[in-house]
Amino acid sequence: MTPLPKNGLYAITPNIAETALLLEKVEQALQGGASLLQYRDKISTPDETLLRAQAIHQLCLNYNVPLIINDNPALALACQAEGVHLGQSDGSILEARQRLGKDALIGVTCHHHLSLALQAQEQGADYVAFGRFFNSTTKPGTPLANLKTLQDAKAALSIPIVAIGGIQHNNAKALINQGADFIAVVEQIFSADNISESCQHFSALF
Ligand SMILES: Cc1ncc(COP(=O)(O)OP(=O)(O)O)c(N)n1
Ligand SMILES: Cc1nc(C(=O)O)sc1CCOP(=O)(O)O
Ligand SMILES: [Mg+2]
Repeated sequence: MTPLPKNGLYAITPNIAETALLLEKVEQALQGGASLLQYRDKISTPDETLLRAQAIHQLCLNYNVPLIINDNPALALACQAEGVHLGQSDGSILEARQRLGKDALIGVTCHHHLSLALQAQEQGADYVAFGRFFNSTTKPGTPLANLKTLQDAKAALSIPIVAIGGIQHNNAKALINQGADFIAVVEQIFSADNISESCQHFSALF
């Protein structure tokens, strides 16, 4: 099991129909220094998703980067990923922990609610995610978080904090300064002409 790094860039995959292209882009993100990778895929069939998750996990192993599977503890188990990310409607931490074991990394979406984060920490989450901080084309319309959310979270929590939603090179530093241990990014990484370079810019902020 690859352990959770202390901080850094958390790259999250976009919906990409072609598997070879997805894998190519993931490898470029890993080459660029992403320190955590989430496989998030809202378009593929279960069979495709398993094959993709296995291939992405092999790439992550090559770069010593933990793989987190979005939404689906069963898939995380099947591809031997390091962990799973759970939204508020994606099942309980307890159930995921029972399925994946004590060493698995479990992350939880908390929107802008410190109370949800405290509860997640109490229930054994390994990180909590707050967002969205800015407009996001990947997932528009989710509740807005702000810098105060991060400040309050930093003071109250002992587990790592992830910031997500519309994060770009020019707005990420403020989130890190206010307490984000990881910045989670889809669009500005995976739509970049040069994915590795985009990741390097983010990673240099830590
Ligand atoms: C790191 C991180 N933070 C938040 C989310 C969003 O999770 P969720 O609310 O379950 O929404 P979907 O991603 O499933 O659409 C995330 N995936 N990763
Ligand atoms: C998957 C996801 N969850 C969010 C939340 O607010 O919980 S925002 C988001 C999308 C992040 O992608 P981008 O970097 O392209 O904005
Ligand atoms: Mg989800």
